[in-house]
Amino acid sequence: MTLVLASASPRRREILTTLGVAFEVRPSNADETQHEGEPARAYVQRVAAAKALEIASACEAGRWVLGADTIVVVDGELLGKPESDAAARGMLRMLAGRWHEVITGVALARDGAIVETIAVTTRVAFRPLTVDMVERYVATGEGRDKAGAYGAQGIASGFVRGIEGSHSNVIGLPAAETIELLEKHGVIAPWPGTAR
Ligand SMILES: Cc1cn([C@H]2C[C@H](O)[C@@H](COP(=O)(O)OP(=O)(O)OP(=O)(O)O)O2)c(=O)[nH]c1=O
Repeated sequence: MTLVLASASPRRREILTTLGVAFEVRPSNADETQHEGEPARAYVQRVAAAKALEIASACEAGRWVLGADTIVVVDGELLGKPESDAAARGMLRMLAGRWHEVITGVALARDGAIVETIAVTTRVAFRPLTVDMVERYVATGEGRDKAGAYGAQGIASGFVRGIEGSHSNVIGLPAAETIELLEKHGVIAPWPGTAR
């Protein structure tokens, strides 16, 4: 039975497709509200699990479902998708000229229950940004549907001076860790030659 990706994110679809994993898409409408004082890694795992569970609960028996959630963290603040251009400007000003963290939670569910959740952290360094650069970038609209108000795979790649950790994690799904999770639970066959 084909894996179900509980996500409307075109990036997650692209990453799984590139990895050669067969899947079908059933986006979830799970609530992404942050709880007061909730640590970032707990938050992304809770939301990823809510997305996977919502879809798994409506699936036929035995279907594997993958959910994910990505957040940007700077100064202890969790930056999700900006609600306005003003919010996007504020986020980009916070990220300019320094390092921040991008954390993605990934959850695997089956038969209405969570099987495992993981969280992967990547560090990203931005070059300094002038007011004009922020203004022009926000006007492109690229960051509107993205955590932290930027897309490291797009125009904002020109802001990224360094990345420590998984690159794919920044754009929505940590490739190696997701493959390991799927292999571990027998959702996909191990890559030929993988030592076990
Ligand atoms: C930081 C960053 C985030 N993103 C994206 C990845 C995620 O799609 C999005 C964060 O929002 P999410 O709520 O994690 O995901 P989503 O709403 O896009 O999709 P769904 O809930 O249906 O799975 O930000 C990039 O594409 N590039 C980046 O550089």
